[in-house]
Amino acid sequence: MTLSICTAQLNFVVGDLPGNAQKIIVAARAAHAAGARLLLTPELALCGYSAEDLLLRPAFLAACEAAVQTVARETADLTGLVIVLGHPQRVAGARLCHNAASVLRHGVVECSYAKQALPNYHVFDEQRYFTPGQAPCVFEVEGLRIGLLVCEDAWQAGPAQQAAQAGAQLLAVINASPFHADKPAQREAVLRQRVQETGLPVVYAHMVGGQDELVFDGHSFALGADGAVAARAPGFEESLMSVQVTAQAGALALRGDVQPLAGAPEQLWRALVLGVRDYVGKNGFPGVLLGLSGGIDSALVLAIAVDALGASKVRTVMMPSPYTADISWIDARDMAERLHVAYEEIAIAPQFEAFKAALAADFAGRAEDTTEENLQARIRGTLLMALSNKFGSVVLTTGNKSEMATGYCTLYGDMAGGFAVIKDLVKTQVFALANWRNANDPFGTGVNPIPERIITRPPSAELRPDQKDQDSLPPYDVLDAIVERYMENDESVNDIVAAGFDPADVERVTRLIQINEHKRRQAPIGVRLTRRSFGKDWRYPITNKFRA
Ligand SMILES: Nc1ncnc2c1ncn2[C@@H]1O[C@H](COP(=O)(O)OP(=O)(O)OC[C@H]2O[C@@H]([n+]3cccc(C(=O)O)c3)[C@H](O)[C@@H]2O)[C@@H](O)[C@H]1O
Ligand SMILES: Nc1ncnc2c1ncn2[C@@H]1O[C@H](COP(=O)(O)OP(=O)(O)OP(=O)(O)O)[C@@H](O)[C@H]1O
Ligand SMILES: NC(=O)CC[C@H](N)C(=O)O
Repeated sequence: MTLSICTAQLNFVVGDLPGNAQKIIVAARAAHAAGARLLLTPELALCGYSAEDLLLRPAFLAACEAAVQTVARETADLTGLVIVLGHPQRVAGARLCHNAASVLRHGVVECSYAKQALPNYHVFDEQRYFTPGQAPCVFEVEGLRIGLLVCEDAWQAGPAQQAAQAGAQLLAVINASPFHADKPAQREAVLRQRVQETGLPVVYAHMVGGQDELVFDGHSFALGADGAVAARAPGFEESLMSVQVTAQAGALALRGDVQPLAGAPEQLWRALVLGVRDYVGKNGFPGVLLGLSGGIDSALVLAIAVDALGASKVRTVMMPSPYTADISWIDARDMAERLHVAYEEIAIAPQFEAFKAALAADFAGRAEDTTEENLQARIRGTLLMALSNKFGSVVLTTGNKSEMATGYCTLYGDMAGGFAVIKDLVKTQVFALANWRNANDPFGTGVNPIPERIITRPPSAELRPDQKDQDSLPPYDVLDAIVERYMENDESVNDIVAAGFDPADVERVTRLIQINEHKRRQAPIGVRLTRRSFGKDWRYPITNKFRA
């Protein structure tokens, strides 16, 4: 006996029930034509992940149920094909629904499994939306007994063992497992534990695509009963992965194409590109625009944007002030030429002088300080937002995680915009990725998009004469290490000092992180790349007297 299983690694749009249903129907037809007998869609494929508070709206749940019937009806003619469909399912008499996986055969819902383990940590809020199931679900395809699990179920031992005890011979897991660095390898390691505990092979179906701050990276896979990878789909793109399951001498053998996992920088790059492409595309923007300063942050964001959208959808604006160095102009122009993007210059000195004149009486007798620096950043923000309003393109902001952590950014200035592309990359990673991208060309837009001097010159906000970031902040390698320890690993000030950092640096950086929560609440969202980003997985009070 050989059974062909297909995983529908597809890019769904949250809330687009007709579009998602159609995608699943098209995939089912393709899988059937290729001989598959089981099609696994990802977790909540029908409504997208995560639909958040849409899941609390009765009209949304009713529309999801109607879409389940559409998929069933439109695939009823695919004789011999069983479809596992991820969708929210209303529960009679309850306020919350199930996170369900339904088995569709011959146009009807044969049975449904309700996810038992509802994650409520990091970016997940599933206990706000779902009521858990209690029972396993095992169904047969061509004589093979398949046990269903939904994502977090497989991160614990219980549900897989329950399915095994209910007679499953193979575990089918449907997932929405957001990307962060090293997550693809981590998933395979977690699922390998389930294989070792139960002795059952696994087919893991995952989604792909960007949804607000989350990126789903694909990389669907299958593990044999020995725990070895038997099939792996590519990352960051749609793919119908096929797994052949053969019964041999009482055991099941799994076979398929095994795509390699890319290295860490390439995964980050592809996540950033997919995050930008889907945010822009799914929200219907004609393109993007950004302020190009001749510095490293805007350079990296520009390179990501061009890989994501193509040069024709990217517009750059250099807005020099009296403090802008000549090399900033030269490098900004050079980069725009290398990438063939629209480039223009709008000087901000006249507006700066006009603002200062308007405030002159109020400010009489006071020295210039960050007030005047922020005015320049706000003039740039105003110009970019005016261009956005007139032409419809969304403004990409360029702040990195080190800056978002320490508040080294101006409210309504360089923070003004719609999508903060690199907000989860610390500055040292910004440099590392810039070097990586100069040496690699994953999307065929050319190597060396970033002029070398942009990478090698000391970072400066250029908001006053001879300003350097390191005048106000500790060196970036120190700053980033403290940010990662405090923010991503929950280490205390004492822990970090005990690890060998200068107490004054630790005190300063952690204090900046604490007092700048108000800025982060007003910042645009951006792609999540780490185990903890300044987004859904960082929920701190603004008004807060606790310090440690
Ligand atoms: N708890 C709270 N809740 C609500 N609002 C609060 C607040 N605390 C302060 N504020 C408000 O925030 C204001 C201060 O914030 P803001 O106006 O942004 O200004 P501020 O943080 O004082 O200055 C901006 C800093 O970012 C640096 N910067 C700017 C631009 C680009 C770059 C770069 O290199 O990328 C660096 C600049 O050198 C300066 O150190 C206060 O005047 C107050 O109105
Ligand atoms: N002269 C400029 N022309 C256009 N945009 C600018 C200019 N200066 C700053 N910006 C915008 O404001 C953002 C913050 O700039 P700033 O130079 O203050 O800090 P940065 O974090 O070092 O960024 P970068 O490395 O891109 O310069 C820039 O990334 C850019 O988008
Ligand atoms: N949707 C889920 O249940 C995801 C939870 C899981 N631990 C993951 O990130 O892969």
